[in-house]
Amino acid sequence: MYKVLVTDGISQTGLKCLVDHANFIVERQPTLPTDELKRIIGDYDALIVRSQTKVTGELLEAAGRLRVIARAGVGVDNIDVNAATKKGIIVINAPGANTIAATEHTLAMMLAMARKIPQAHQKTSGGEWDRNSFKGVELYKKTLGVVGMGKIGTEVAKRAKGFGMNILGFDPYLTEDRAKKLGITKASLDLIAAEADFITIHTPLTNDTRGIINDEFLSKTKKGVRFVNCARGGIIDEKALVRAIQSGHVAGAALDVFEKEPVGDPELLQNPNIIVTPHLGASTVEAQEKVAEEVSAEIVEIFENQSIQHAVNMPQMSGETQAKLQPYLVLGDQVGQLVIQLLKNSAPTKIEINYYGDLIDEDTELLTRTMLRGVLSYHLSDSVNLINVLHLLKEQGVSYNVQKNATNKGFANYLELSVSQGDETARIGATVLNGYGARIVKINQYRIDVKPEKYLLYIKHQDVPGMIGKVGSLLGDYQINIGTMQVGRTEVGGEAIMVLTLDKTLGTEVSRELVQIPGLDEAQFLELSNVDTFEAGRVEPQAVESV
Ligand SMILES: NC(=O)C1=CN([C@@H]2O[C@H](COP(=O)(O)OP(=O)(O)OC[C@H]3O[C@@H](n4cnc5c(N)ncnc54)[C@H](O)[C@@H]3O)[C@@H](O)[C@H]2O)C=CC1
Ligand SMILES: O=C(O)CCC(=O)C(=O)O
Repeated sequence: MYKVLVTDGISQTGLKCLVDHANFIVERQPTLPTDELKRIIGDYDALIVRSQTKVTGELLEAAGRLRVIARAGVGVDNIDVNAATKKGIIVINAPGANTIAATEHTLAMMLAMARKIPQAHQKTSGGEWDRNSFKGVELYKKTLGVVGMGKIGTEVAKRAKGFGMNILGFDPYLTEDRAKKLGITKASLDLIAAEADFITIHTPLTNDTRGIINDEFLSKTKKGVRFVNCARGGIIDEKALVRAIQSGHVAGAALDVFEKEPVGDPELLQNPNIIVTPHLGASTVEAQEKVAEEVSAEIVEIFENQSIQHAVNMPQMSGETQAKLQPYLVLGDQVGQLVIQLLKNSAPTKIEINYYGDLIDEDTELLTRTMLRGVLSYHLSDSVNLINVLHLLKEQGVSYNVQKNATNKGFANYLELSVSQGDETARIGATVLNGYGARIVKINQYRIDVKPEKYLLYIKHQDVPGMIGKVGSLLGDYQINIGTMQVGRTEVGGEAIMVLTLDKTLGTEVSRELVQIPGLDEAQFLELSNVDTFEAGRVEPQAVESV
């Protein structure tokens, strides 16, 4: 059973798939202070939060069995993602599930600010009938600068066009082509400052975006400009904004998010030209159900099927690419496990990965991590995963290098993994043969052709007659059945290798006896821990003609 802790008032309806699932126990708590959360977090496998709960590095120190942190929303700035990554904890979010809610809130805020609706409401509901103090401005024919043309920025731009606004969009990923299709102008920040009547922010809060709207930017804006921030506090420097409003240069601001939440700064809260909401951008029934549904479904997928869709601390790839890479992921993990055993289990100091053929056109980040995890898991077992593997390599002082090569080494696709410690290097080359599945095709300098199996025996010997028979009969004496046997050599009569797949494990006694055979220099039993787990992902023979 997996235990899931839910804090921050997540929609109960959206949690249905977890609550109804026989393998999950869901426990709800209100937003807890870090100390209290720290006391209980050790009991849980997954944690679901909105933006109030602060998932700090200190909290994660106490989270012994936590595997997933789910943000029921987009921004993960309340989660120490680095600390989670180091601990191998997957951080997922629900991108897109609250896009419409945040978009509509942005437009509501822009209109409310332009027509002074909150101020007018306050006075009217207080019994005054004041028709002179609240003359607003129209959006029609005004220029809107959208900083951050991602999901929300794009939806805001589309709707603002409906109001007859001219849109200037700024985003490093906005192409001329996409801007043209949206009917907007791709702009620089400076152009937005110079021309916009309204500016709305839709970037995440990052080191790059923190304080992007500061004194310097504000000094370049048009007199009378109005700001909307429904993204994150801190992107607009609040003190600079207040100064610009007090000086009369900026006409108003509509803020849903603040540098510190809950906000208490009277300069923001009591300014007649600033309207505020308490981080309500995603607070619609629909969005809250959807974010909770998405993260709940993904938690089930992660625990039940090891499938991750929206991790923010792992490479993302489409389902199609993942399906295409699946046989290589299986193989890569096996190659990683085998190569470290060939290095006689010494800890590596250097790892080289080379991709050839069709693989060079693929996004191989996940495959690289899979191989690296295979290598490190030999010594670090379950504490290494695809999330923390790069961090652990760095921590262990292991350098790694990945290269994509234009040649194809005689195979449609080919990968090679070398691990070294000092002068010792172990190398495995492998491929996935269309219609035949995965094959180890190179061990160190020797060419072979071995289908990876759970139990393997690697033998180094002199290339002399009778060697295969002697090995076979010794294994037979111990009732060890041989599945396949492959030999490889670089010259006749020189050094050679033999790789056997076995039906069961090999005792130390057999290994000892094997090396007593004259001309047999080394016998090493190799084991793949995950062949059964990964069996389903194998490419099985389809048709000989398709090779
Ligand atoms: N107020 C609320 O309740 C909500 C707030 N948000 C906030 O809105 C933000 C945007 O959400 P989405 O549109 O869903 O994310 P998104 O990831 O689709 O879009 C973010 C865009 O910002 C751009 N960007 C990053 N750095 C930039 C920079 N320095 N200058 C210009 N553009 C930059 C990115 O290229 C990307 O296109 C989230 O990060 C979150 O912080 C999201 C949902 C609800
Ligand atoms: O959970 C919430 O209400 C906040 C939503 C938000 O800010 C986000 O998704 O980034």
